[in-house]
Amino acid sequence: MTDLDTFIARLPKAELHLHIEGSLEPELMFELARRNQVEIPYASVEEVRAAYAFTRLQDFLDIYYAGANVLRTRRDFHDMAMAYFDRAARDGVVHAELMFDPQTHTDRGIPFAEVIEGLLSAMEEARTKHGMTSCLILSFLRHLSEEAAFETLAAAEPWLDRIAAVGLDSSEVGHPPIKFAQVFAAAREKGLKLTAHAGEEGPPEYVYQALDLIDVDRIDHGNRALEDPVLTRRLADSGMTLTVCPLSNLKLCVIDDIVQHPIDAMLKAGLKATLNSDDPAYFGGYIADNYRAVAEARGLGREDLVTLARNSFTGSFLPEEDIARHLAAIDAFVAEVA
Ligand SMILES: Nc1ncnc2[nH]cnc12
Ligand SMILES: [Zn+2]
Repeated sequence: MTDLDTFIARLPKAELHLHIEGSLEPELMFELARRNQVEIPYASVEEVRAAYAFTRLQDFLDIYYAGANVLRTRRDFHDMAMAYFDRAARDGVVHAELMFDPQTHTDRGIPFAEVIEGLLSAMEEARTKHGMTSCLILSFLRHLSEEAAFETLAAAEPWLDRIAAVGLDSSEVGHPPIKFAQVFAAAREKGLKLTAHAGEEGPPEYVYQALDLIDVDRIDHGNRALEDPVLTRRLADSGMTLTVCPLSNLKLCVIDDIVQHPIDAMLKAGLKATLNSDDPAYFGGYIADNYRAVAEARGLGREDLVTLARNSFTGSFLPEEDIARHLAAIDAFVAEVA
């Protein structure tokens, strides 16, 4: 381990943009396929990994939804989430906000209860095993209808006190935030926080819609907001958190090379950027790999990394007193290594 690796692993951080289905590693995919007697179109773990060559978001989504087909029981969801928590704990994650896609499972006949109860039991275990807190973000699939999103929100009703927020993911282009304005308003009425993927592949206009028509609390990705200086200024002035995912951006060809990643431009523009792994099993790295990738490629100093970690707490859905406690832990860590 280099000094930088140790610094990053020990820096307390929150992960705010993580699709739990995107943490399903090929080894576990095979194990669950065997356990559930589900056919998968790959002969080996190596063959699965070789299939993870994407040129755009949709290439990835097709494989990601196919991979999720091995998830059948609450035990499967528990095991997948626990594998993520164990891995994230090694990267210094002390709080994780997990997105999950109920429609990917309920549309295959898996009851909502199986999905969420498996995740909740792993969250409980992560708290006792690692002292890691976590919360859930129910994400609507934007390639489906708003009516289907309303049905999903209704299915979540018995667990609403254990869901922090709703999100919007899947194929962005052609499915702008306005399509979901009413279901987001209904979620807000129920006391949920709101976040949406915007400006990953979609244009700055989709980021405006997420702000103006949905009134989001966070923007997931937001890269393409940088194309619009007025929007960039607005995001910076309002302190809007962006959950940025560098290795995802590279794998999905949002950027051609990691040396082109705009994370330092975002910080210079005053944007409240955070670093996250998105779908770590598919994009070649967990959160510490994302910190290291941009630190090396963009020459970020330790102060920048600390700023990004601080942003991960101030941009989280945690209560103020917990945020203050985590910021104090960062201060203590910085003082110790100074
Ligand atoms: N990066 C991403 N963009 C949109 N939808 C997703 N679902 C899982 N990962 C996603
Ligand atoms: Zn995402």
